[in-house]
Amino acid sequence: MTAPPNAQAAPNASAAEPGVSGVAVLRQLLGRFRPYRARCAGMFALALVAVVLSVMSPLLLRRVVDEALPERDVPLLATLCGVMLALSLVASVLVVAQTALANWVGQRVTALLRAEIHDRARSQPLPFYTERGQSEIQARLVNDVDGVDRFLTGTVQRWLSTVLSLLAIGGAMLVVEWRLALLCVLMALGLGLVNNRFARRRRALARDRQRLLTTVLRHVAEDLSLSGVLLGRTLRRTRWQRTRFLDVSEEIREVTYRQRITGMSAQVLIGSSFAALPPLIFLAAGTLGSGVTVGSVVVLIILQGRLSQQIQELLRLSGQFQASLAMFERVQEFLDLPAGEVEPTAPGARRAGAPPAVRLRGAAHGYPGAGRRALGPVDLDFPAGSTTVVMGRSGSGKSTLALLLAGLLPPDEGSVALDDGTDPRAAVTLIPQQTALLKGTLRENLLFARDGVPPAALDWVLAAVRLDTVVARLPEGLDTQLGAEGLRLSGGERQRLAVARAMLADARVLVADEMTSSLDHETAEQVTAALRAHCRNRTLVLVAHRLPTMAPDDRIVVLDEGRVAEAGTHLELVARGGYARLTGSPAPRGAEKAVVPGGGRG
Ligand SMILES: Nc1ncnc2c1ncn2[C@@H]1O[C@H](COP(=O)(O)OP(=O)(O)OP(=O)(O)O)[C@@H](O)[C@H]1O
Repeated sequence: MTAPPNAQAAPNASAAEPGVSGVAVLRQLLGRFRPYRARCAGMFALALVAVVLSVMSPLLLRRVVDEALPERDVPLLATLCGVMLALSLVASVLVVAQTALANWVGQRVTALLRAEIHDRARSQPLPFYTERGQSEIQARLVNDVDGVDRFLTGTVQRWLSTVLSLLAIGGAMLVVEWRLALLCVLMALGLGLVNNRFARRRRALARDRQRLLTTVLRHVAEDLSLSGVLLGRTLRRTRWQRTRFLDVSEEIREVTYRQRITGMSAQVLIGSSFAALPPLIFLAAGTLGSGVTVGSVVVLIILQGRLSQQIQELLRLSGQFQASLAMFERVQEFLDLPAGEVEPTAPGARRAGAPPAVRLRGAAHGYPGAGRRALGPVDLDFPAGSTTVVMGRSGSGKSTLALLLAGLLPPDEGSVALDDGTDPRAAVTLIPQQTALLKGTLRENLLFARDGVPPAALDWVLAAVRLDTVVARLPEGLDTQLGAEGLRLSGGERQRLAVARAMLADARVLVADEMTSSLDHETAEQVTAALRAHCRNRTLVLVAHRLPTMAPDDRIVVLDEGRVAEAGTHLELVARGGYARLTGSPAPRGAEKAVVPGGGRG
């Protein structure tokens, strides 16, 4: 089977030890329990009492076998049996209480962890999302946190009970017959060391498995989305999509198989070693001389059986523990990301007030790993209340400029500032090239713009972008569900929805990046005119490939390979001559009269 490039991610790539050690990861995890110290202590106490009670029964059994039964002492027998029953009942109640407490604490720690990862993932600079991709973030936030949750609420609790049980059983065995107990404990220690080797291997395999599951998520998101299905079918590459999915699926099968076999080998090795203990106990009891009663032998066999069970449980848990640790390492990697502020805290700054001018001084931006800078350095002025059309060939840096203007990308050097000192992120709304829509109704998508939109404003905006006729046709009007990513709407309708939503956001500066690329000429002109009317007292920047109908005062910036090739008002540029060659735009009447110096630096 041909392995497509994406499926060839080396299976051992992440088998290498990650940067953070297991102990450090565990310490960070345990640190999260600090606020719940008292409840954790309560959980520990409950577990301890439950374990002590559970080993008392076999000790009572020795008296049943050695005294009550041979001497036919019915009152003693009834008392011992009654106490044994009561002990097991109380131990069960304590286990339930302990589980409730563990989940109470564990769920709080997990919820906090989930919120922190969400905050970190949300506040990263834009290149983070290009590099990581949606599925990677999804896998960390959902699958890995879920793994940590299972660890916190299940594995830790069972591990605690098991370790305490081992200590209690060991103690009880020492009370019954110390020499035989020592034999069992030494054997348990040896087997623990063997298990450690298996556990390390299982942790590496668990890490590999998580990485592969993330890849599967990515493939599913790419290939089984509407755009992925269209891409695969139209280019007749569905078999390729299937192949790369199966390749990763095979890798998962292999890694899971190895993970389970490693775990099972350790369990079988230890299980069979313990099977050898009863004959050894009988032999020792027969050869150690006096002091070993039949009751002691029976109790030792029972305790040894329990010891074996607990050690095997510990083994199973150590496998889960290693898998959880691998997940926590992945979660920690996200928690270690620098925290950033994505939204200024003054929401009022977005609306009201005079339109600001936007100034770029020596502003430049290069994407990580790209050869040349996508933009700049450039000096540009967008005067208060002006309309500027940004043009240029594909790849000339228009979208990069739009992102800088909206404060969504920081300039690597130079500055992007509003003349009134407002943070661009508080005053600028961007209509990006790709329209993002929520799974919900048309109304919900529009009102996402801001809280408290008056119904009249909603109606005005819908009519302005010619969406009113679309709404009238929809079965449930504004309350029609748009489906995932709003795919029930046409591309042009989605674009108009994005424009309407940005208008409702009521920002003082609006930057529209090719907002009419999917619209016919007439509708595009109507939508642009509506946006201009809306922006009469705002600063507007239109990124466009086609020159819209221009007003004499409209400004134009022509970009070429990230530099400003031309800048000025429409009339100035037409008068200078070179601009018509770049845009194919005819000179409007009277152009030759207006010549004003432009403001660009290439
Ligand atoms: N996330 C990114 N990582 C690396 N390079 C990028 C990234 N985004 C854009 N670029 C590169 O930066 C340059 C400018 O891209 P930009 O999207 O700003 O151009 P544009 O003028 O808007 O193009 P178009 O008209 O095709 O939308 C291009 O060479 C592009 O390949």
